[in-house]
Amino acid sequence: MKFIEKLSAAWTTNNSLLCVGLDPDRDRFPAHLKDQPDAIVTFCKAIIDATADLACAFKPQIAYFAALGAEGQLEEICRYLREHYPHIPLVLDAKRGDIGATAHQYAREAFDRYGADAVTVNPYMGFDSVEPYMAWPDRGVIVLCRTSNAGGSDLQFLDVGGIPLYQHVARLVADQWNRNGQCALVVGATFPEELAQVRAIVGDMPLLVPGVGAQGGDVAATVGAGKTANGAGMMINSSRAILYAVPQDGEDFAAAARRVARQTRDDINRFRN
Ligand SMILES: O=C(O)c1cc(=O)[nH]c(=O)n1[C@@H]1O[C@H](COP(=O)(O)O)[C@@H](O)[C@H]1O
Repeated sequence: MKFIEKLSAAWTTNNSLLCVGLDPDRDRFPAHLKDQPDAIVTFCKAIIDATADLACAFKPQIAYFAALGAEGQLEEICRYLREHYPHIPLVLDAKRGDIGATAHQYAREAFDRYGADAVTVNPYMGFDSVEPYMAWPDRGVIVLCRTSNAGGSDLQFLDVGGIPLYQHVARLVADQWNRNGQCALVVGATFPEELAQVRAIVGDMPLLVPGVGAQGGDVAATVGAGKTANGAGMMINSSRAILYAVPQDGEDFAAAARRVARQTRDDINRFRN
């Protein structure tokens, strides 16, 4: 099944546009997990099991694993997702960008090693740096467009022939790069006006929208600006706000994550129709 079809099915099955980000930071783990050798796997599996019926996607961020030499644990988590939740898209957040030959190796890493359904990529080096990922036609290629951080404006707002660069990227991907219907774009929830501009340019193309939760993006504004005509079209990512939710009334960390994930999913759904 193609990435876009899998994502559409997950939107419907779980009635959710919420993408649960897996950014495991040992320093923020519960005390009883911190010293375990496989703490990252234990933590992420618990989060996955607690939120899988509330999510349209899971998005592990590779730096949180690679920084600790924990790629083996990322492999195990990806295998767990594929085996236990094969209907939920696995988005590897790697933001890769390099010349074609190297990009091909990054694509093998994302799609063959980790078995990801989609990967985030950086468009700065142009089409021949993105094209190698398209040799996997059933996988998604999610291109950075208008990122959620303030510094994204440094380059993404530069005027290129009367429009800002991020709009040029949106047009380029929609009109030229998306030959196989496998592309999506990253647009931050922290910039709803730009999100609306991108939606107007790209039609129903899926958008990965990080920035609600810890980064403070407004859910109502995000959904209003980014939804498609059928009230979907987005993977709205939240990572830290879910992963490190503060337990209430004797909850454990996974129950707290579930509570915040459900609240976020439901908040999003209030503005979809
Ligand atoms: O590609 C991404 O996922 C991404 C793009 C972007 O513009 N901003 C952004 O925050 N992200 C990622 O989305 C996640 C946001 O995490 P929280 O701020 O904790 O919800 C992190 O894994 C970021 O690396």
